[in-house]
This record gives sequence, structure tokens and C-alpha cells, in this order.
Amino acid sequence: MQARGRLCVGIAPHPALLAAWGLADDAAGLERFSLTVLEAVGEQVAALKPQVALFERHGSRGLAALERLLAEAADASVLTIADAKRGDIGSTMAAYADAWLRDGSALAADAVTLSPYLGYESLRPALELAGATGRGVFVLALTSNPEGASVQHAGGADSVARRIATAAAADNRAAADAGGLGSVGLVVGATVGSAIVDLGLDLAAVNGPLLAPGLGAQGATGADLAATFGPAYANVLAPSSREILRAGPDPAALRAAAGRTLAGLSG
Ligand SMILES: O=c1ccn([C@@H]2O[C@H](COP(=O)(O)O)[C@@H](O)[C@H]2O)c(=O)[nH]1
Repeated sequence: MQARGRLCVGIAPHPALLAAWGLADDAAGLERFSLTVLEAVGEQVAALKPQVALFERHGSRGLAALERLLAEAADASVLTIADAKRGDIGSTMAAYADAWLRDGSALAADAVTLSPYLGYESLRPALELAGATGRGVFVLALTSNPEGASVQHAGGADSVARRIATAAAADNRAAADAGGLGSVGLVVGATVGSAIVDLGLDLAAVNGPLLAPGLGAQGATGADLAATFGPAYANVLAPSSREILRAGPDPAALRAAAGRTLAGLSG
């Protein structure tokens, strides 16, 4: 983010986008789509965020396309966030951690998104492996979809979202003391409006990167992002998928779309 700014481009090969790009809805289409985005904007943005579900829907061949994207991005020193939203009891969580965060794993990314619905502590194997391998996690706290509030706002002053933020801050404390950001980030949607303030979340105190989906296709703007995150805005990494991908497949058009989105993000 310091070197390239706060934009993260999502790699989301939806069937409609594949069709618009003149690609088949199959593994070869996914691979062409993904590598086109990597080549077009990889060096322009802070990170790429493949949406794992859109690869999984093609089974083993789709996952092979994701493996190739992750390997080529790593070779090109482009950071990747696997948007997989994994979460399970601890013993199974260790296997998810192994898949997404272990050196040498075919699916290793620089970070993975995690769901804390089985309890924040159930994520411990992934939190530990991320810390040990210089990777990161993004734990869902306040998601960008309107349905998320029914779970995440529950609990009033001691809301679920606030508990997640407090737990992440505790895990990042050593990094904060050393003057850096910790490896436990949060997902907090760009669309959450006043919820951060209403729920009393101190996101700056989390001292980790804040992945804020919702720009563009979900309606949030760069100005919304700065207003919504206030003092925590410095740590916000802003992903955008469909709005930028719609400009493809021409690489110059993809670069221009990413450049416009980045220009709309202050600071
Ligand atoms: O709260 C969340 C968590 C994850 N997402 C994911 O981000 C992208 C957003 O895509 P756009 O096309 O930019 O809307 C998508 O893959 C979601 O699964 C999210 O939107 N909200």
C-alpha cells in the first residue's frame, strides 16, 4: 500500500464477465481471464484478490487455474488475497491454514479471508501460520452485504463485530508495540455507513490492514470510504472487482479503469 496505493483488484470470473470478454465459461476461460488481469494491473495495484468460489465452480480444473494465477503472481511479486472465507473447528482449520498459508502449498496466497462464525479462537491455526510465514488473514467483522448486520451487530454495546475487532487488536499488539501493522486484518465493508461509530469499533486500534469491499458495483465511492473509516482510513485496502473487470479484456482499458478507481481514493 505504501508503494502502490490502497487499491486491490478483485479477480472475479463471473459467467457474465467471461461472456463479455469473449471467453468460455470453463477452466481455460478462467485462466485467460485471470492472467489477463494479472498482466494488465498486477504491478499497478497493492494486491489482487481472486474470488475462490468462482474457481471452485469449475472443480479441479478451476482450482488448477487458481493455482497457476497464484504462482504467476508470486513470480511477479504481486501480492494475492485468496477470498475463500474459510472457518471451521480448530483441527479442520489447521488443514485450511495449510492449504492457503503454508510455504510450498499449491494454493498458497499472501493472505486469506476467514469467517469467525465458529468463534474467533477456532481460527488460531491460521492466525499462527500466517504470523509464522509472513502472510496475513482478513477476518470478517462487518461485511458489505445488508444481511450481515443481523449477526454482526448482535449484542448491542458488546456486538459480535466489536468482539472480533477486539480479538484482532489483541493478536496484533506485538506488531503495534514494534511500530508496524500486525498480520490479522479485518474485512469491514465500504458500505457499512455509520455502523463503525454506532457499534463503537475502534478500527485504528486493530493495528491491522482493513479490507473494505463494496466500491463500485455495490455502490460505495472513494469519498464514502474515507468518511466511513475516519481515523482508521490509513489502514484501508480497497478492493474492487466487477466495476474494473467490466472494462476488459483490453489490458489498456483495464489499466485505465484501475487508474480511475485509484484516483478516486484519497490518500
Ligand atoms: O463483506 C464482503 C466480503 C467479501 N466480499 C467479496 O468482495 C468481492 C466484491 O466484488 P465487487 O464486484 O467489487 O462488488 C466479491 O468477491 C465478494 O465476494 C464482499 O463483497 N463483501
